[in-house]
Amino acid sequence: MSVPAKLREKYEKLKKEIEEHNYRYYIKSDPIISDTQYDKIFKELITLEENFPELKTQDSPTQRVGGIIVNEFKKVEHTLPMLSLDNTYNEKDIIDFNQKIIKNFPNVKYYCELKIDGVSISLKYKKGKLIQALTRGDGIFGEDVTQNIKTIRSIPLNLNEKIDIEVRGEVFMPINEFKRINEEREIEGLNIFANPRNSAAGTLKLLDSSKVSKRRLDAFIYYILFPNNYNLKTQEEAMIFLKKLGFKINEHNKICKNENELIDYWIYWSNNRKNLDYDIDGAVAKVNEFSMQRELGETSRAPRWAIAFKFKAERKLTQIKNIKLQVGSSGIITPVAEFEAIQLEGSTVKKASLHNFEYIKERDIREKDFVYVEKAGGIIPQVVGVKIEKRTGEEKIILEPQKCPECGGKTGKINPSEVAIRCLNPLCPAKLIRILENFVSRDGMNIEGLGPKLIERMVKSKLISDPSDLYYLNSFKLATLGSGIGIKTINNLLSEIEKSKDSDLENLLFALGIPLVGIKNAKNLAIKFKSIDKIQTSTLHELMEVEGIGEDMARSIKEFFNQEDVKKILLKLKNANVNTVYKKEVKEGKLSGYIVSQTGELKNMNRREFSKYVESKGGIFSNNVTKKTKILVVGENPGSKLEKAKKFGISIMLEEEFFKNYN
Ligand SMILES: NC(=O)c1ccc[n+]([C@@H]2O[C@H](COP(=O)([O-])OP(=O)(O)OC[C@H]3O[C@@H](n4cnc5c(N)ncnc54)[C@H](O)[C@@H]3O)[C@@H](O)[C@H]2O)c1
Ligand SMILES: [Zn+2]
Repeated sequence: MSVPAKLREKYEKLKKEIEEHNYRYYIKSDPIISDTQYDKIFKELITLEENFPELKTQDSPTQRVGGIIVNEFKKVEHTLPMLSLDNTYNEKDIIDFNQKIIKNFPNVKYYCELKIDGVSISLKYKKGKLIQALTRGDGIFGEDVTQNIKTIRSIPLNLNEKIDIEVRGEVFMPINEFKRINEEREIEGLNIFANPRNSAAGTLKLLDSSKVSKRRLDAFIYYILFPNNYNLKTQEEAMIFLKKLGFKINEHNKICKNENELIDYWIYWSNNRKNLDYDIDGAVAKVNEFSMQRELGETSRAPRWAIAFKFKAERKLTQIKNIKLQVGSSGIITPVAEFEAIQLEGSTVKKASLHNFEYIKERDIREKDFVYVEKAGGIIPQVVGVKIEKRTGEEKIILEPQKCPECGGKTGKINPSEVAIRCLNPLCPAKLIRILENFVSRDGMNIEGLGPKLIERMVKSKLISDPSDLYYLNSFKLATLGSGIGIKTINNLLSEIEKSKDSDLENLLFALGIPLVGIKNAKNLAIKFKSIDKIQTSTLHELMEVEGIGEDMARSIKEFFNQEDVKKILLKLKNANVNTVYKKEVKEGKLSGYIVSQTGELKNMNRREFSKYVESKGGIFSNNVTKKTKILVVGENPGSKLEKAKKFGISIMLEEEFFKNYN
């Protein structure tokens, strides 16, 4: 039977479409459709080829692993091909997979793992030393990214035994780091990463390893080549072996004995993924016995002994009511889609950032369009596609604004590499309004009664041209604001402003809106330097000694205080008697200058109480274990912080011991 011309056409179109998405995904790390959508059209291609085998060509995306090699790195052939995984989104396929296997292996057990949403990597060790790290590339050849991989702290450079071994695993970006980098990129006017996987991939492909080391990548190992050489019979044994060698193995791996257990594992993690600090996009079931794996073999694309059960991202259709252009404190104009409220993975969602005008253009998102919304990485609402069929012709294309929507000033880019469009008017009131909103916020100077409306009026009537002007207001000036603002309001406001002069140093630091510095780091800065003057004159090195502050943030702080405008504002604040020193009495105690962290449950107190206790002894409590941590206190069921502390050589104490020493 010959294939109808129409189908052939459809087949070619699908192939081309998938190749285009592969390119965007693997080379640019910037996909324009969601994984679920991609998997759907990929499945369509597979089904077409199954029904019409004569269509299938050697160059079909179904015939190879998806990745593409980039030329910037040395190309190296893999010892064994690095394959992908077959995937499914439904229970029926899980059952089918199991049924096929138990036909030949009625006693099969599965080793179930989380499907970490990152980038796979192959690591070669000689005599226990890491000598090579390759990406998957096209599956046959990988890119040599050894230098970049060496910056990842959880990948051992030296194993606990001096053996030759090759392992594979997943490099990923923790969710917090993903958020941090995207915030930074927004500020810098760069394109944001769609999800943690793209940001991990984009990071690994940076040509400058020092840049890679500034982004905290992490890695789990889940595969060993030639397990026979080490007398390993099962995947489970292999993971125990790799852990002993010093590799980071995921703690949620589990043996499942039948399809019900497989489904339970899948459902459990579908509901609980939000509690992990890394993103997973499914679970993977692997036949546990290596002998069975060998008999089952693999196709050119994926092993037959494993399958990925992916999670369905919840997706809702809604209509964009309007696309609002928001002007941020650095002048960046961000299009934001406002739509009919929808419920998405447990919360109400009414808007989603469309990031920048290139983003809108590439995806052809228009005002009044019906769009699909998902949460990227399970957290950030994202418009993932347009339902074109629902277009009526009334939709409006949103173009890059030539004028600032707030002040009418000229717009443009401050450097050609950025995608962001900014309002270039230095006196744009919108920028000032954002800055002031932050200045008076709760974590900032906490000036009650100064809401967005009033701020806007003050800015537009030119009563205020920088935050310090707030402290030079008086009732005469405020009275010029005109109707609706009575004497009582004015007096209340002035007394609130007066009160705010006594705010703590950390709140002032936060209020100033130093890029990248949140309230927690503002507090750490305040404790360490004790005054604005000291912070202003500190070196990069001194700044980096502060808990939670890395090089990027340190640079951002230095740049901020070097600005003439900022110097002027600080002077005005001081002249108005605004407090600029750390007043909270620093308790001198046995823990003075120590950073203390905690893992597991303590018998005597909860985390909050413990943090108070540490502070009462002059110490600093931190949720995370870093190289700067002095003591880790261990309670019941300690978590991964313990391993970390051991690695950094931090002093580890049981609860009793700690309280005895630091009572
Ligand atoms: N949105 C897009 O435009 C677009 C384009 C191309 C590909 N994609 C996505 O990428 C997928 C294809 O990529 P892929 O070939 O890497 O397949 P995949 O991500 O679906 O599955 C295979 C990969 O899973 C990873 N993995 C994570 N944890 C693992 C574990 N415990 N054990 C084994 N492997 C584990 C490995 O890197 C492995 O290569 C598609 O299914 C699609 O979802 C999306
Ligand atoms: Zn403007």
